[in-house]
Amino acid sequence: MNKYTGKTFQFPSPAKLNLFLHVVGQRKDGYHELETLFQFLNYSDNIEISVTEGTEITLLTPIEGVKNDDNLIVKAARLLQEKICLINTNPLVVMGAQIRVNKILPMGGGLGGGSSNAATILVALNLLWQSDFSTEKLAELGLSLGADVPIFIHGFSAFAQGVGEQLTPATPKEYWYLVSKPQISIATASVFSSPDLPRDTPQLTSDNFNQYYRDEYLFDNHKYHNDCQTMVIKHYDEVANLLAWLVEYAPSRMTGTGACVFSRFSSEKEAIELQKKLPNGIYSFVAQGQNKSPLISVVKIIENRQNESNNWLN
Ligand SMILES: C[C@](O)(CO)[C@H](O)COP(=O)(O)OP(=O)(O)OC[C@H]1O[C@@H](n2ccc(N)nc2=O)[C@H](O)[C@@H]1O
Ligand SMILES: Nc1ncnc2c1ncn2[C@@H]1O[C@H](COP(=O)(O)OP(=O)(O)OP(=O)(O)O)[C@@H](O)[C@H]1O
Repeated sequence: MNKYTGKTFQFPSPAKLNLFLHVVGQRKDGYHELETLFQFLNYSDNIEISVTEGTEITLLTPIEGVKNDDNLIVKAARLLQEKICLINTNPLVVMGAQIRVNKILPMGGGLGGGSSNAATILVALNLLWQSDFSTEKLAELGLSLGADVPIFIHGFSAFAQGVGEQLTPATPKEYWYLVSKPQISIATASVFSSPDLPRDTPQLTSDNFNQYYRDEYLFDNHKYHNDCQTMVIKHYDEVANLLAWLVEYAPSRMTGTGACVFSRFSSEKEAIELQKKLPNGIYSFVAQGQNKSPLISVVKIIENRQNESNNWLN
């Protein structure tokens, strides 16, 4: 009997920022080699999962414009099922789920919402279906769904290399951010396929990063920048204009392939003050950087609660 069957649980699926994003080369398969500094935000989608018997995966809250079969939530759940079947032939194994997602992260924003949803599903269902795969194995599965999935599975801020899967833990200061976005969304593939994307930023290496990174140097564009921003501001006036406006008030940069940009502050109050001044039609929220993903703490709490109630029954 699976101890979670018939129960419902809530899991956060946080946003990430790329505090900087350097494109340092391109692999033979077309994927770009990056060096980036990831930090989470305390701003998350919420995913509710009810564990059911059998193997049915039901997503009760479809996302507009995304077929359920293409939704990274469903794809991640099916991928985990496939891997469980390879090691377990017991037909009574519990691998069903009814899933609801409350999405607050904008799509095509560079906040990694889809990848984060996939990671939350892999981590949560690995617990609830008791499949017991290691974090490394889950990250390897996640990478086949998207380059940003592994960071959300590991759940610590990191300097990342490769396509974003080689992680060196990092602890950038947990500043407050105003995240803002013009009313456009930008497809990641279109940025990476553009001839205007710089692809030759010299490599920092992790030793170098560890030794020399300082939060106060982050917005010194000679040291750290976002190469995708160079391409995006050339092609999207909306992002160029928003950034030009923001930098008059606070250090600001694009995250991922856009279209969100973040502006850094020491306090929540200062971030909210600038939010009030934003030009009309700009989507925005204020959140704090977090070096630990809230997903990992929620998983630990559920695990501990369940162990305590088992001990009490025994
Ligand atoms: C821009 C970042 O968000 C930075 O963290 C990520 O590198 C993007 O990660 P992601 O959204 O999970 O991207 P994926 O779904 O893996 O890739 C989308 C498309 O972007 C291109 N792509 C992506 C990542 C990468 N390092 N090089 C690429 O060239 C590929 O054409 C790919 O088909
Ligand atoms: N659960 C999901 N949530 C969001 N997008 C999804 C999901 N499943 C599939 N997608 C598809 O993935 C695309 C990218 O969405 P996502 O929110 O990850 O963009 P992003 O924030 O720009 O990501 P990144 O920072 O990784 O480039 C969406 O436009 C959508 O078509």
